[in-house]
Amino acid sequence: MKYHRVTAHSFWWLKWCCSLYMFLMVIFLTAYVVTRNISFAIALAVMLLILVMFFTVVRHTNFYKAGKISCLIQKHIEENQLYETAFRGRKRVYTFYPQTDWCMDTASNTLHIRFRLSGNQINLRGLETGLADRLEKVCLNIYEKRGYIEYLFELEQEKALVISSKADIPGDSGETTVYLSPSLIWNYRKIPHFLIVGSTGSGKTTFTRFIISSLLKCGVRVLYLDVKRDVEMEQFCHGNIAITYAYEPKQISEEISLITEELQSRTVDISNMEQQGIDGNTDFNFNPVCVICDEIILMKLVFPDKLYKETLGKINAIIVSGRSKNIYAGLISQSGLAEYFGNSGIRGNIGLKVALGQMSAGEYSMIFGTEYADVKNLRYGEIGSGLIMRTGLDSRPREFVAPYIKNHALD
Ligand SMILES: Nc1ncnc2c1ncn2[C@@H]1O[C@H](COP(=O)(O)OP(=O)(O)OP(=O)(O)O)[C@@H](O)[C@H]1O
Repeated sequence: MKYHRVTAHSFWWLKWCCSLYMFLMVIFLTAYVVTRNISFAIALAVMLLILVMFFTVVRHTNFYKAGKISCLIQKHIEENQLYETAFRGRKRVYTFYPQTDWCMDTASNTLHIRFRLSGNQINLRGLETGLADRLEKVCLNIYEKRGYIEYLFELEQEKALVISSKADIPGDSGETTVYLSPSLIWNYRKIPHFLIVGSTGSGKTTFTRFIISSLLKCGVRVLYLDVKRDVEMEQFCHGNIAITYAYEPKQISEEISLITEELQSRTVDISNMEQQGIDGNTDFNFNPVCVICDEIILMKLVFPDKLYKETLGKINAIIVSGRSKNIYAGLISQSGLAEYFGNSGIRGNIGLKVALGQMSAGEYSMIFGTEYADVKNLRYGEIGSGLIMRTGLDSRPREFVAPYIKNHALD
């Protein structure tokens, strides 16, 4: 990868050329206004045409893109005063300017920006949010090595998968992978359980239907607990024999009890197999099951208190100990689930976290952790867009756009 250096004086020649060009245009304009000589007007028109043609052609070249990135980084350094200056006589000179390099890696779709840590007063850590806003790119990772701090950004915004029919859902039977976007996969065995949060209309239900369809393709049996009884979801679930749909408290309680019994019996099976000398880390090949609970907080209002606590306890048991028994849980909610998570370690056990739409700092910190309170969805306004984080795979929340599901594609 070839790194480009950003210096305090990068592009001085470009600034001079632009100023000169503008100056000439003003001269021609003034000359035309004063003399009314048509040749000045023609010269002005030609200059304008050249300018437009230049930008139309150059805008799409790598030269322009590279220049823009350098300019933006340079601007960021200047506006945040990440340098030191001193006066030599009447002239102000830079006594420190951070050694800054960047490069694009098209293969991994990343932009790397690195600063040399020089040990002076200027703090070059914690620049990710400011740089992300300026570059309009999501920060994927930050790491320090050999005296440098390097920020990794997503180079190009990813296009969403388009699903026109069930056949378009990527993946095969027996796989444990759900293809969330062209570059994002979710292995539910390695990164167990999921959480989808988003305000009303952000695309939770549509995205959940895609996840369910993908899980079914992998051969996972689904239990959908829907306290609010979404008519569309009910129809979708009834159209498939591998999905059990429950909405009444009694029915939800019975179904979840069956799953926890299954969890217990698989626990016994594992311990029996281990006693027979089979390695505890072996994949025991239990049939995969996923319990998806829509609006878990709503249960508190709808269920009698005792039943609510029991159901909650059972879902928590799946989250904490379901992975090795091939039993998974999915939670969908409109809020960051502050009340549900409380001080428990439940959130830490959920592998895939998705926040659709734009959320508040408090909600982001509840979903992803307090250190990510200030993340933003830069694609806000785009249907199904949000942020995603896969435990153990992503070092911080990253941009995400859910597959675009055409009308009746998953029916
Ligand atoms: N991924 C998507 N592909 C295509 N259309 C979508 C997608 N996500 C959302 N939509 C559109 O936005 C509408 C609202 O989405 P959806 O019902 O999934 O939101 P929601 O967050 O579940 O809302 P609520 O909480 O009110 O149920 C859908 O009817 C659909 O038209």
